[in-house]
Formats: sequence, structure tokens, C-alpha cells
Amino acid sequence: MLQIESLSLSYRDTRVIDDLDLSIKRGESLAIVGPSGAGKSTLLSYLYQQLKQDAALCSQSQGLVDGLSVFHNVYMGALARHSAVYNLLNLAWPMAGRRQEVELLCRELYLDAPLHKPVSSLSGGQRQRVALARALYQEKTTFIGDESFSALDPVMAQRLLSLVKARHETVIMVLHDSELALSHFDRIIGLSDGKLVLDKPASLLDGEQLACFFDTQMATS
Ligand SMILES: Nc1ncnc2c1ncn2[C@@H]1O[C@H](COP(=O)(O)OP(=O)(O)OP(=O)(O)O)[C@@H](O)[C@H]1O
Repeated sequence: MLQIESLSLSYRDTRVIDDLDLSIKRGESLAIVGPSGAGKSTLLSYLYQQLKQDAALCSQSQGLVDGLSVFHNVYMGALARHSAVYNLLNLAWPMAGRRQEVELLCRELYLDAPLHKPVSSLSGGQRQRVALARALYQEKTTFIGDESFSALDPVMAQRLLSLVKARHETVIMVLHDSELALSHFDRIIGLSDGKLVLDKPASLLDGEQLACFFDTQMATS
């Protein structure tokens, strides 16, 4: 699906991704781990740029429009699937079918906030689920997520990850949770200072081998 060779990325004079080789196969679930500043988000946005025709991105910054409702924010995921006129009409006067779709999706994500509520009044975990719903509503074959579950408890994170995997052929995610990476992903890659220092099937790894890729575990070890 994607083959990257000798990739280097910089911000001004600072090298953030350094001489990285990576291939990703269709159908894989790939977790990206690494301490803060290792270059995970930079690599993820590069992957999205390469795959965006078929991929939905759920980024760390979320990109929600605070003044707009849950419905409007989620519906934005479908803008590319409809004509401009249809979108304008539907954003002004939401159609029953679209409302039902968004409502059902929110229910599947255990998001109990009313659809008309502005996202500015939601909790961090609710906002994260609105961003997730918008990405799922794009109905792409690949999901690219940057710490998409960081504001949720581990049980909820596992439920939502299962849902994301059921709806996408390929899943690529930056994770800050070694349990989740080990239990739900086929393959784990680890970054350190912009270099790819780990690339193994999750079945060959354990929590101890991953500890150095997580800031909290580094701080407590
Ligand atoms: N827009 C930017 N301008 C300048 N430097 C940046 C920018 N974005 C990221 N960087 C730098 O690039 C490096 C890697 O950042 P990146 O966000 O990719 O790391 P990360 O592994 O995702 O970190 P975190 O886990 O904290 O989100 C960091 O040193 C960061 O300061």
C-alpha cells in the first residue's frame, strides 16, 4: 500500500524524521510508539499526505469547530461525499436521514451528548469522540489516528478501537498505551529521535520491551 525509503523531514534546520524506511501493507493494523518529541505526529501527517485519497485522519488537535453543534461537526466528515448545494442545505436544515446516521454513530461511540449541543460545552472525552465520529463518517478504508483515545479510560479506548478496526481495512495509530498496542495491533513500530528503532509483530513484543517508548514508564523506571 505504501513504501517509504530514506525519508527525512525537518522543521527549519531541525531534522525530525531521519532516514526512515517503512512499508505498510493493506489490511495491517500498525501502532506507532515513541517518547514525546520522537517525531510520531510528524510521521503520521506525512503518511496521511501520502494516503489521503483513501484515509480519514483523526488528529491530536481534533480540528473541531467550537461554535457548531455535535451534528454539524460530525456531518463535516461527509462533505466530500455530497455536492456543495446538498451540504449547504443539510447544514442549514439537517435532513432526517443524515440526523439518524449521525445519531446512530454517536450512540455506537457511547457519546450521549445531544446532537444540537455546541462542542465547546463538551468534556475532553466527549470532544474526542466527536472527532472520532467525524473521521468514521468519512467512510474511508484507512484510519489514521494520533492518540485518538488519550482522554478516555482504558475500557472505553478498547471498545472504540474495536469499532475503528471493524470499520476500516487498515489502521495506523500513534498510541501512548502499551497494553492497547500489544493487544489490538498486528505490528508496532517505535521511533526515537526521529529514527525507526523498532519494527516488529506485536506478538513478538511485551510491555517491558516497549517501556522505553512511553514517557510515563520512562519517568517511573
Ligand atoms: N510546527 C512545528 N514547527 C517546529 N517544530 C515542530 C513543529 N511540529 C513539531 N516540531 C518539532 O518536531 C519534533 C517532533 O514533533 P512531533 O510532534 O512529531 O513528535 P511526537 O513524537 O508526536 O511528540 P508528542 O508525543 O509529544 O506529540 C519536536 O521536537 C517538535 O518540537
